[in-house]
Amino acid sequence: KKDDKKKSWSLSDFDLGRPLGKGKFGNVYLAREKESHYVVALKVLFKSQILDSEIEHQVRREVEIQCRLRHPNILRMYGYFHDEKRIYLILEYAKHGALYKLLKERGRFDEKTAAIYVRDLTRALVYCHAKKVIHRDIKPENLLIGHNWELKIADFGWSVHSPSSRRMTLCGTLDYLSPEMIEGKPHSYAVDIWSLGVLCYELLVGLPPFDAKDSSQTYRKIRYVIIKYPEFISEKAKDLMGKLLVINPEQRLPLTSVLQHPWILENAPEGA
Ligand SMILES: O=C(O)Cn1ncc2ncnc(NCCc3cnc(NC(=O)Nc4cccc(Cl)c4)s3)c21
Repeated sequence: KKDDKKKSWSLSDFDLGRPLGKGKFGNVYLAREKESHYVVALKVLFKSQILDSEIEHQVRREVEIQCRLRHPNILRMYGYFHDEKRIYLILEYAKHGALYKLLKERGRFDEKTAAIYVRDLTRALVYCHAKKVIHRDIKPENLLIGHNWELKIADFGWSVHSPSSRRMTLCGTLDYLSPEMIEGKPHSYAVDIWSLGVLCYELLVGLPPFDAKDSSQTYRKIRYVIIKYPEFISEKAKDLMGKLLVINPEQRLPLTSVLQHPWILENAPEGA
């Protein structure tokens, strides 16, 4: 509703429910807006932990980016507010939680399920890139599953406008970093195409392609694209991943071509 925009929210507008997840900067709670009974997820960030300008600036950029994005496969941010100690992000509630939890429960997904998630993620990234937004942090922890089991990209805390050479100050897992990001080179939209390839592999195998004992091994595997495909992976799936996990960013398969790839057409037919 239009008036949502003008209204400034406060914690007293919500009944707080159970914690949904625990994050580095704060926790996420189920919450219900008192008047409309609308259910949301409320991410609480502690100012004490994010006061250094770098992160506060990131939260501001995330809010401005997120409020411009409207897509079925992108988790909505309805707004935000703060009190003296915390910043609150008012988010769309994703009923089935984070994809990494489903992946851990199931071990790995069959090709049809994986292809549907890859297709949905690709559609969301086509939309983001058209809006000149690079997500830069695609990984199962940041992908949530809605009540119709649809995938939703979340946490634009690391997204930037392209092109950017912002370094990854607080990087989590290295597994999803592209070669150009690892080398601190200027990077573009193509980093999201690389991480789409990494995600596709992890959904099908249950482990990321460059998984290794320590980070130096992971670095080496990423830089020389050292990948082993288990024998249960179909030729078509291998063909798609081989076209995404390419060192040279310009040679990676464009996202629009991913949607036309035989593996997607065969396993994630339109509308499924
Ligand atoms: O994730 C779970 O497992 C819990 N869970 N389960 C269901 C569910 N439904 C909705 N949201 C959830 N979680 C919040 C997802 C986020 C979206 N946007 C974010 N943005 C952010 O964290 N920004 C941010 C933080 C710290 C610093 C900086 Cl710079 C930026 S987090 C849900």
